[in-house]
Amino acid sequence: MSGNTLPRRSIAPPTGPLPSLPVPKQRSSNASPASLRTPSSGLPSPSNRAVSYSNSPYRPGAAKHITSPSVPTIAAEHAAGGPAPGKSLRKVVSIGAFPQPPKHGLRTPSSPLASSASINGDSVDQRLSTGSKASIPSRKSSLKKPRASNIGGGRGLLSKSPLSPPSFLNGNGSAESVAVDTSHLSLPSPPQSRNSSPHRSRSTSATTIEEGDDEARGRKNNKTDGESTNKGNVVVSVRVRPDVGPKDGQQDRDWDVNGKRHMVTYHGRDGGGDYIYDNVFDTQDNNARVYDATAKRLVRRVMEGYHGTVFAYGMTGTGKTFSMQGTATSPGVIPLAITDIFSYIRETPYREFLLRVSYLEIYNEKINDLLAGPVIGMGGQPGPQEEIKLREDSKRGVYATPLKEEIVQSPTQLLRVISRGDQARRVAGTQFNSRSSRSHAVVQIVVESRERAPGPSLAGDKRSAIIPGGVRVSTLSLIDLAGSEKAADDKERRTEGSHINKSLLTLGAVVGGLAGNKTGKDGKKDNHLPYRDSKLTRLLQGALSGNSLVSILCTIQIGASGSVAASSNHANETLNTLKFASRAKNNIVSHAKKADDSLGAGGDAGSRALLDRYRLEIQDLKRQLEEGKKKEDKDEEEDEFRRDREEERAREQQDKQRHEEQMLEMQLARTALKERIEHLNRLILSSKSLGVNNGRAYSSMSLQRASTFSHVSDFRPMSVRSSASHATLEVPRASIQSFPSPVEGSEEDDSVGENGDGLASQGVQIQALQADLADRNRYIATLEKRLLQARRSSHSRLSMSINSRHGDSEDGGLLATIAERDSEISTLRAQLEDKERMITALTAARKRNDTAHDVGSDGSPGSRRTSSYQRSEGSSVNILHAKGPTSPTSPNSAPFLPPAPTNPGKNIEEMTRMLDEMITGRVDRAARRSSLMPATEVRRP
Ligand SMILES: Nc1ncnc2c1ncn2[C@@H]1O[C@H](COP(=O)(O)OP(=O)(O)OP(=O)(O)O)[C@@H](O)[C@H]1O
Repeated sequence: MSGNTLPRRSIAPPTGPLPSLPVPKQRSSNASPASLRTPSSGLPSPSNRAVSYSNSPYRPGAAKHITSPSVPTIAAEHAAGGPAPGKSLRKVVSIGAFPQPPKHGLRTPSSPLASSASINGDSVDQRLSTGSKASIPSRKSSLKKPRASNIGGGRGLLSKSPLSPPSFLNGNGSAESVAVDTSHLSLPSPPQSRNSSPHRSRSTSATTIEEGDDEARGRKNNKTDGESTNKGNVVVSVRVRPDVGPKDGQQDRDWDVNGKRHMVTYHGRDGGGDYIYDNVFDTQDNNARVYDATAKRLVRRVMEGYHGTVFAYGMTGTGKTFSMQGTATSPGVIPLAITDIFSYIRETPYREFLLRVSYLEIYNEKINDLLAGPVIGMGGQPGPQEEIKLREDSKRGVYATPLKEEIVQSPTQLLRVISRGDQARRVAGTQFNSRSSRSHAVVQIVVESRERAPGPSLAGDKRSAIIPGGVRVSTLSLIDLAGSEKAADDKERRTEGSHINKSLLTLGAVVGGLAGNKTGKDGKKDNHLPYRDSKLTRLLQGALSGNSLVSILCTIQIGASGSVAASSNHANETLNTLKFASRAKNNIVSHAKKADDSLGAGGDAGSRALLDRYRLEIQDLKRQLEEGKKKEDKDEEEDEFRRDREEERAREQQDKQRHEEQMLEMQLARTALKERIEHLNRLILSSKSLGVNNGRAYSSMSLQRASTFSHVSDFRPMSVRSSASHATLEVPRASIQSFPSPVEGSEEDDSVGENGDGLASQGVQIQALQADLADRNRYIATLEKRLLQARRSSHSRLSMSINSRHGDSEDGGLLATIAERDSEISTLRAQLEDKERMITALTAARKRNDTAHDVGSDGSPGSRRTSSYQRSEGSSVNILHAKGPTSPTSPNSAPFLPPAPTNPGKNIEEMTRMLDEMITGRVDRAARRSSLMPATEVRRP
């Protein structure tokens, strides 16, 4: 019935608390709890397998995924707190059966048991059991006299010494007691404490095994030392499930189970005989005892660096899952192994550990990742999981990939992860088991460890105290196989059953073939074992071929009622299981070696230990950090250098600009001064000329004055001259521009030439005035230019100073420069004024000179001058008429002359003043314009 399949993949993890122990499959047992035979034996009722989530704080996703780089490793120090005083529980653990690890500094022997095999295990066991034997209650023994068995394995064992089967669990090897402190475990103790096992000789928990039975189990008498050694690495146990139905007398008569002698005897016709194993657990043995005898030491060895595999094999419904997972009240191999793993970590403070766990199932020959969670496909629908394949490499052996691995740091976390996988595992109700496992389930715990430095580093950082040594990697595989079963009615169950049976057959074939593999016909090993015929055997290849310690727990049910065993051929099925167990015990030869501490340098990234990968990653990150820091420093240095250079360049630029401005200013100042000097030179020459002319004939003086008329002061001779001819005195009053142009005055030039009296013609005077004006204009333009430059430079410097870092000092410098320029301008103005005063003084001197001449002379020169003036005025009269007001004089008496001045000296002064004012006013205006007008609006006059 397909509806019975319970792929729990889609079930969301419970949000409530999880039980303290892993959850077994919930099964509605077909047996009534009331029908349990020995309620006081500690065996849980089937109903006890119901999962209780009530007390476990389950938080989905609490476990970290392997890809997380920052997962701290597990170490004893990491356990929260220490053991509370007085609360620690001492457990006596005998680990002598497994190969002993070498002490520090010693090499691992080639065979883990080679050294321990030489130790008299019996004496050790006796010593250990001295105290406990007394407390061992006598077990009900159903041992009958052994008889020859027709089963290969069983016969072989029986033919030798049935009382001394070898076992790595309690055989040779030094025993060792360790104190296990569980008080600070985050995993709560199972409600049914292993200490409380009522029927076995355990001094504390079920950790002290049946030392009294060791003699009977030794197999060394049968085998050579070497074989014995290797055989000790393989433990095969048989567990008998209690009947749930009424007692079947016939069955009871056919089978005898002697746990003490590790023997199952079948009295039937086919296959009858004694079957002896390393352990035989009768119906009264609980899970704790089963774990202690089958897996405890193996788990410890795994923690020490060996690979270990524990698997349960048997018919459907015989108790494989019950043994592996257990119940909340009776935890099975998996939760007890987890407890011991963390106990070991706490006991080993000198090493640090990292645990990662994966959980897969092989369902219908397909591998599913039980931890991957539901895959969301198109449209939010659950999609198919990525196909998981089996690969093999020399380092890791056969492994499934891609498989999610979760790093776990506490027992609770690990149990939660496994519980999550259990939820996803396929179970279904079958004819024989209401919650039958339809797949083989494999829990794999990878243990990585490496040695710590003796103490914390100086910095107090424990992590930095890690010796950069090798990492030891070992794997513990805990496998709950699906049970072999007969053809079911339902098609889906049939399909599942056929895959299960096929894989189990292959397993049987491989295990059977191992015998031939040991000793080939030609002395060579036959390597053609059908490992690849099923995913299960392929996955178990490493363990079966001897690379790991192996513990096989075969479950049987001999009581017929109420179960599959009730079927007619249940005896055959049970015998098949026993035969498989015997073959496994005889054929599997383990030469497991303790993993070396690999330095992790070799191999690809995937095959490296995670601790190594983390270490490399940390180193890489550290290197990157340092490189980044160096680069940052370098960049900073370069930036600083670039900034410095830019600042320097900017400073240079500023200096250059300032220098250019200064040069320009100096050039301007030079030009202005040069022009001024030229101008003054001209003035001086005029004065000199005036002086020279003073010594000459009076008639030529005017000419000389006129010829040197280049300045407004030179206009005075004309004024003097005009004093005789008043008509001409009004000429300059109109405007300086109203002087006739040289062209217009050409007549005057001619008249001067004609007169030949040495006086400057008006045209020459006008030219001289114009030249003087041009000089002044140039000078003004120069001043304006200078002012403009000063303003520009101050403006640019001001803007630069805003952007500059040293703005304050630059501002001060700029202001100082402006003030300097202003004072320079003031100085120039003062100089100009000086010069003006000089000119005025010269003009005044000349005026006095002229006046003196005018007063001291007779009328001839004056009349001559007047007539001449009148003549010359003939041409200028028109001009005056054209530009000035018409004179009201009579036409007879000098009709072109202006009215005679009442005070000719006053006229001269006025004219001089007017000219001075005009020039000064122009200079001032120009100065004002240049200071007020925007630079772009300054126009040259
Ligand atoms: N030793 C035992 N004591 C008490 N009950 C047991 C014991 N072994 C098995 N049972 C019960 O028998 C039933 C079947 O057991 P379980 O599911 O473990 O069998 P199985 O071998 O795993 O079967 P399958 O192969 O079909 O998964 C369960 O209800 C379980 O509780």
